[in-house]
Amino acid sequence: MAPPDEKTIENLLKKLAMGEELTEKQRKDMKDYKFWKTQPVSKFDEKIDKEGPIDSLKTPADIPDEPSAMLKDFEWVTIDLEKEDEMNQVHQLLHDHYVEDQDASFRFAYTANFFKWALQPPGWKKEYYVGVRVKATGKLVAFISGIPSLLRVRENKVPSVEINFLCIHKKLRSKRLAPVLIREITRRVNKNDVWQALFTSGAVLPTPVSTCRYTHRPLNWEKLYEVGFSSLPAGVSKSQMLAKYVLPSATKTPGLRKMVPEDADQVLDLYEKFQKRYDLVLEFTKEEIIHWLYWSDEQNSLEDQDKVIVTYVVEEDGKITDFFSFYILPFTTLTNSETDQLNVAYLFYYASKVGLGDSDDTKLAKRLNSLIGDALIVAKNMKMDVFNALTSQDNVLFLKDLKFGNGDAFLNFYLFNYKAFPINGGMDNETKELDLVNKSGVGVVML
Ligand SMILES: CCCCCCCCCCCCCC(=O)SCCNC(=O)CCNC(=O)[C@H](O)C(C)(C)COP(=O)(O)OP(=O)(O)OC[C@H]1O[C@@H](n2cnc3c(N)ncnc32)[C@H](O)[C@@H]1OP(=O)(O)O
Repeated sequence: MAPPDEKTIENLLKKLAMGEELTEKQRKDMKDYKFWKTQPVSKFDEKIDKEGPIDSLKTPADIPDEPSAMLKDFEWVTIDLEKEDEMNQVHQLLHDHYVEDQDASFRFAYTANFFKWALQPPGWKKEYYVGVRVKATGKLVAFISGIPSLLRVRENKVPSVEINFLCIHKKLRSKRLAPVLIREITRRVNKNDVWQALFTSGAVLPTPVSTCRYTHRPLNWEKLYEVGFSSLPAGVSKSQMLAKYVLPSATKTPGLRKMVPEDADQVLDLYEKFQKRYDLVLEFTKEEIIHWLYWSDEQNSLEDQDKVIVTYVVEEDGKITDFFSFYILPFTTLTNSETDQLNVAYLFYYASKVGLGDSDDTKLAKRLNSLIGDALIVAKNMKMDVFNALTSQDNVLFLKDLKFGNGDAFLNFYLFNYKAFPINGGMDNETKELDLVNKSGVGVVML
């Protein structure tokens, strides 16, 4: 069986990453952003004198009680994710329409479990799962979601929502439905007296507060090569490539073990201290830390490939000194008649006491190299094929040494109704290479 065209897969991966190559062409003139120019977001090249809300004059009483009119033949719906059939409808919509390759042969292998984890953290609100249905058939054709979060932008705490999973059925594209969905979720959030939001997108909109680059670390190079994700550089043999990416079978950090819920207080304390290194951060409660890093006993007892979130801590004399985590979101490739699953791990949060206080980056770089090196080994032993990471957090300190290769995709971070000075994304905005000097101020990891 011939491997699929490599270009197709490269393009697919960009879409899977929800990132796009950042070119000047993608950036329209401000006047051509017919929707976004009406929204409280910073203009491109706007001189920012002070960080803070853009529009702060409203109260929930100023906000309409009802949604705006929906297109004829369609209706608004609030999705009840507690109901299995409604969860399945969201699952189906995203499965079929979130990634747009022509023949639909490559897809994120989202699971209901992944959505439960991603969309139902402590404090989730039913009204933040907004859908559009065809009146006659009840078919779900559009979705957008929000989860409440407490954001910190530099020294300011900002009650916010994280917006994600905006998706419109392919047949309803380019009909200006996205702005209608965005306005509706804004209305619902505003009704709860929340006025700011964080979101990411590959699309270039006014105006990214930061842009990070995707990087990929092959774990199972042979499989990536077989499905066409990785190519063989000229003059290099397969065995040389295999040797390049070989990993030890056992982790090396003494005291490394799986996180258990009882670790939550110490992990939260370490997370909070470590995230002080960054400017764009999510503040978590203990319940949220358990949700995001451990989630539930059930998911921890699933087969490795069915797990959603994996967290390891390092314990020394009863004290947790470090932790790392990654989430798992596989995708399926339908090549001719065969179905392949690529198991993809995404670096999530980590922290080390080495990074606290006035420790210099040399020590931290060394520690993160062995810690995230162990994360690669854990992931490989769980049969992950590739490990993805952005240039956010302190990742530039270890990406090169651990053989992550630069991807072609970029991810833009946006704040809604909040002006902020730019935040480093761990890459040089001109050359797009890793920025080891300024590193990244982005602590938050968006799914
Ligand atoms: C206080 C609370 C606030 C809460 C809200 C905060 C804001 C949240 C914002 C949402 C965060 C989402 C985070 C994620 O989930 S990012 C993931 C987005 N989803 C996908 O990429 C899945 C596949 N694509 C689709 O389903 C559609 O192509 C989407 C739905 C993306 C656009 O549908 P369609 O292609 O049929 O377009 P249209 O004719 O309806 O509308 C065209 C207008 O929409 C603007 N557009 C296009 N893509 C995006 C995008 N990703 N974010 C924001 N705006 C976007 C575009 O510039 C244009 O406006 P303007 O250029 O004329 O101005």
